[in-house]
Amino acid sequence: MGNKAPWDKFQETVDALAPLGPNVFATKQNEWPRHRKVVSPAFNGLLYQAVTTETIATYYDCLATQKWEKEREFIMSDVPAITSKFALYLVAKCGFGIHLTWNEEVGERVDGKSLPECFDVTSRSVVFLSLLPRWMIRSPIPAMRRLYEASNILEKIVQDIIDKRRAEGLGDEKQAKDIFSMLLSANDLEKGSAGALSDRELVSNVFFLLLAGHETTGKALAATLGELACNPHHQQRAYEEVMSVLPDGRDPSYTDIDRLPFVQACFMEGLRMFPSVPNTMRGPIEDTVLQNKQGGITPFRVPKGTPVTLDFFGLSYNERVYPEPDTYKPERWLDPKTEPLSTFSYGPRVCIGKRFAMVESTCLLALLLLACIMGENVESVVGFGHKRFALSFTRRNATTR
Ligand code: HEM
Repeated sequence: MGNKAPWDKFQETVDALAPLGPNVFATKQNEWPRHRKVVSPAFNGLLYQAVTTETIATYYDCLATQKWEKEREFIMSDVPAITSKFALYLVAKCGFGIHLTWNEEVGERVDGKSLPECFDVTSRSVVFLSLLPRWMIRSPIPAMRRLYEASNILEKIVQDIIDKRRAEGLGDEKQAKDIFSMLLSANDLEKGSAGALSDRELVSNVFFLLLAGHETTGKALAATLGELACNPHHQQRAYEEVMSVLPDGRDPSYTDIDRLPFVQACFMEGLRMFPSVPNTMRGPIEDTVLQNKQGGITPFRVPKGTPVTLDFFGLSYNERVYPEPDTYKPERWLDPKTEPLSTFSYGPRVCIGKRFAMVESTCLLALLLLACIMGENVESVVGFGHKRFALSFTRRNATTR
């Protein structure tokens, strides 16, 4: 875009993602800086170290619970369901400091419901919570009832955490490892000023982080695993990179993550081909003119307030931006001339969880590549979104290492 006119979100989009009121995503330009200022400090090195540790812990918990740890071969029959649950657990742990066990049967229950169920039901239906009238959500229709109960339990849990942390004193923010604690500490520094967020706004931000960090990462991880299974030569290259960084087969540490550029590239290419967020919308706040950066195309006038869709899907498959867009080519991300990845969006409102997602995904891919060879399953179709597909995993042994 060739001009500097500010662009803003539309009230309708903002309202659809704010069942509990404004948050860092669901705010227009005038309100947004207050939220971003309080949320930003939480996304720091301490958090990313915790993301690495918790990814490893969740990986082993998942393998043990699914009884995959000792199998020479196993089939993951619904890859998107597993990666979605994985991403949910990571946000619950690193976002809220809530520890969930992969085996939901033995985990904590509130009013008969497991916490993962409450997280899952609420995050999938947040738009209904925002747009439907309260009486309809309270109605006895089973799906509505489930949503009403799950969201109430979550809201209560989040408020309890706020109260408990306040009662204990907020503690040393350098020790805090989950987003929520860091967010509370950052907000405390704003106390008494117009920048401080109310409890309601804090809860709304935490709800949104849960939503934003869950399905997005889960979908992109599933797509990446599917593509690696279908492209054994890329899988082998990624495996060799992991072995060069972790020759003794130890678990990765946070400092290893940036030593795995090809594994990162595998994830970015999965995300390019299967964008978790297909598009977003903005409108210019004054009459503006769009022109090609190189100036080749006739400038295009956009009157103030016109809805303009940023089509991440279209951009990802535009061969002028990414040559051979239908081919899975992770190596394109190692070339500094490649246009930046658009699917985390751009500019000041770029995804704040980008590094969170990259660290989690790179760490999980490294663990899987070290342990197994991934293969297509007979009925495997790499699908977008929630489409179910299966993959086979064969443990590496002395000859395949
Ligand atoms: C592969 C994973 C992810 C993708 C593809 C993704 C994509 C995006 C996109 C496209 C936006 C901009 C949306 C818009 O402005 O309309 C966004 C914003 C945002 N994302 Fe992510 N996201 C991912 C993971 C995460 C994670 C893990 C978190 C938090 C733990 C997160 C938190 C946020 C927040 C808070 C915003 C709003 C930022 C602002 O407006 O200031 N995202 N994300």
